[in-house]
Amino acid sequence: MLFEEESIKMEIGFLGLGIMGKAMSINLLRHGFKVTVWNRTLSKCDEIVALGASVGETPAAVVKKCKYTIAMLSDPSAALSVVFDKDGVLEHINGKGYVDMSTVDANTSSKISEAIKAKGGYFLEAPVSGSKKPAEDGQLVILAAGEKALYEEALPAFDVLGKKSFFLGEVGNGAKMKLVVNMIMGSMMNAFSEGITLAERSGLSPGTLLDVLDLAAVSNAMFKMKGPAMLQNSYSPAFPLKHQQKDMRLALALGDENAVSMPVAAAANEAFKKARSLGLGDLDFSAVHETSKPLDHSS
Ligand SMILES: NC(=O)C1=CN([C@@H]2O[C@H](COP(=O)(O)OP(=O)(O)OC[C@H]3O[C@@H](n4cnc5c(N)ncnc54)[C@H](OP(=O)(O)O)[C@@H]3O)[C@@H](O)[C@H]2O)C=CC1
Ligand SMILES: O=CC(=O)O
Repeated sequence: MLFEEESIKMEIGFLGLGIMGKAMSINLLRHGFKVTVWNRTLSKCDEIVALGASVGETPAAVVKKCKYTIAMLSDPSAALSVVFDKDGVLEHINGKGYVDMSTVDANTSSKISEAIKAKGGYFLEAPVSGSKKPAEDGQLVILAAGEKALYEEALPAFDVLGKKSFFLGEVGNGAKMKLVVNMIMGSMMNAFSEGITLAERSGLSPGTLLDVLDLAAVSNAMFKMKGPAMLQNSYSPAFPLKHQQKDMRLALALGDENAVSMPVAAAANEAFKKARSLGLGDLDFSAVHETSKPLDHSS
């Protein structure tokens, strides 16, 4: 067994302490896991070390120390770099488990899986649905695929990180499921933004619109959570817009591969690209709302 029965004895490596990785690693520590962290900007480890984590100088050092390492990195290029570069995951992966929870495309995940297996390691992709708050509260939805035995052994950690885990079969299926979900989410966010602007410009109260939506068939947690801040033009990042645009791009590529026509997602992607060009990429993805507003020519 790669993992031991008692979480208190499990030594987990964690690579990537951004918005999600920070919340997830803190959650694991709170639940009695021993955690060794690494982040490209090493100073970001300090806060987690103050809570009881150890630090590894490189991804390789973390994997060498831990039977089981989780990664939560920004995009395909980051996920590949941490595995394949010098001092990367591959150097000590023989006999170890690697769980990549970043949102990437199936091709990236497969490349990582093949390299890890070739070195005698075990691989699971496990992207998550749910943002900063669900990560803090251990309420993520985990979309795992790959090595089934590793999935089963990782369940004590997944039980802490999420409210539900799915095992979806072969590597790539977790990535694809995550991209489909985020393609829908990004398209919905654009429809929501346009609706708020349309209500405002046509003389309706946007606050009343939120109340009506909340009671209507289209009611959902995202509108409820993001709507009030959007009315205040407040976009403190929970899910950075640049990552949502990456997910739209990867979902559209999946559509290309499968000859699926996706005009709604393509239009949503254009709006996220526009928002990035306006310098909004590091704000929450709800900042795409700014692109639906008419230009102000008064000054
Ligand atoms: N935020 C959210 O609501 C959700 C995000 N996700 C997905 O989770 C992943 C992480 O998201 P989030 O935490 O929000 O992102 P952040 O931008 O907050 O963090 C990104 C992390 O990736 C690291 N990183 C970036 N490039 C590299 C590189 N080349 N080499 C090594 N490390 C790198 C960053 O390190 P450094 O600190 O040095 O920059 C940082 O630790 C993404 O794939 C995202 O799509 C999934 C569900 C929800
Ligand atoms: O990937 C983002 C999310 O909220 O899920």
